[in-house]
Amino acid sequence: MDRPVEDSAELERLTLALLHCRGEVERLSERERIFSSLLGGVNAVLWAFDWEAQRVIYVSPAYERLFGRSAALLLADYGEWRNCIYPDDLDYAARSFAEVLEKGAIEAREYRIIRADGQLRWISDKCFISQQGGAGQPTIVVGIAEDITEKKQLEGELHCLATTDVLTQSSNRRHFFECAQGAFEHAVQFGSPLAFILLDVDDFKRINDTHGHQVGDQVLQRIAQCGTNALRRGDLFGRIGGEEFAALLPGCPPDLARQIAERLQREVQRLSFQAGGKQFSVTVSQGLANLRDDGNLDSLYARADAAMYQAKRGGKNQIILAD
Ligand SMILES: Nc1nc2c(ncn2[C@@H]2O[C@H](COP(=O)(O)OP(=O)(O)OP(=O)(O)O)[C@@H](O)[C@H]2O)c(=O)[nH]1
Repeated sequence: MDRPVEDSAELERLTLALLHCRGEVERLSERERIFSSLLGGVNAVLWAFDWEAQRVIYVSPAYERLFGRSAALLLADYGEWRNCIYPDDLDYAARSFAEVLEKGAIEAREYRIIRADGQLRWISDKCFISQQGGAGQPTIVVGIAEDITEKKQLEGELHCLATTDVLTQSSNRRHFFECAQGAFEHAVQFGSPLAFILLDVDDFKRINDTHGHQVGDQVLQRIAQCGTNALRRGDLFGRIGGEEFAALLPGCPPDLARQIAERLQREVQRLSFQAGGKQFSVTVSQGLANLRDDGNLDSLYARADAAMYQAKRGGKNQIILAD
């Protein structure tokens, strides 16, 4: 007898549940739309990675813009991400990514990628563990990758401005002595050879007075070029005063240091300049000091300086080996 009453109560309950579900679906769809439009507008790639499966499980729309590659391909194969990393940075990128497992978060991680169109871009890719694995749960790492190419370029330009002599493009005095200090400490610690060359242009005032300051500047530029040509990779060349240059040769035994100084001397002698219809050449005086029992860099520098002045007093255009 009671059956129709029970049926209608059940129907009412089901109808309410259905209405509730429909409301939930609409609410979630609305939220999905908001998230999608937010993620679409953000100029950073948000991503999620299943560590055990080694699979990218989510990547935001910015991926296709920043990396210039297909998100579908990346979701199908994590190798896509690795393939786009600049080969020199691949080891670092893989190592720093694996560190997230023990550290929980990697805040500073920067590497280069090659976009599908061949462009090289710098990426900052921070990541952290959002879900620890274990008990049947996968380890999920999430991250945010941003294009920092412009910032890197700016940093590079600032570094260049801070360390380079504007006229000659060689190291400036401050940068030269900063690097020289590091090389000195390394040589003392490991008992390795180190040579210091001080080079001063001969009669430079006369060159300026005769041919003008601009020609004098050209002379300095060409001499700096000789320095770069004569030295080995890893040697340091800098302009440490108006017409004074210095070279530091780490790991260079005395005989080789002498040969390099002679090469530099010849390169400068070979230079030829034209001014006011006349041709002229220049010479330099060099002081060469090899690391001995110098207690500090100043001592090595002072010995090279004394040798250079001896070269000047002895008639210029020569190399004097420090005592
Ligand atoms: N063109 C040019 N000249 C510079 C620059 N910096 C310094 N000088 C000039 O370099 C000259 C150095 O002259 P001195 O110190 O008398 O030396 P010097 O004439 O080379 O004589 P010695 O060292 O004895 O051979 C000065 O006239 C400075 O004005 C520069 O950046 N450009």
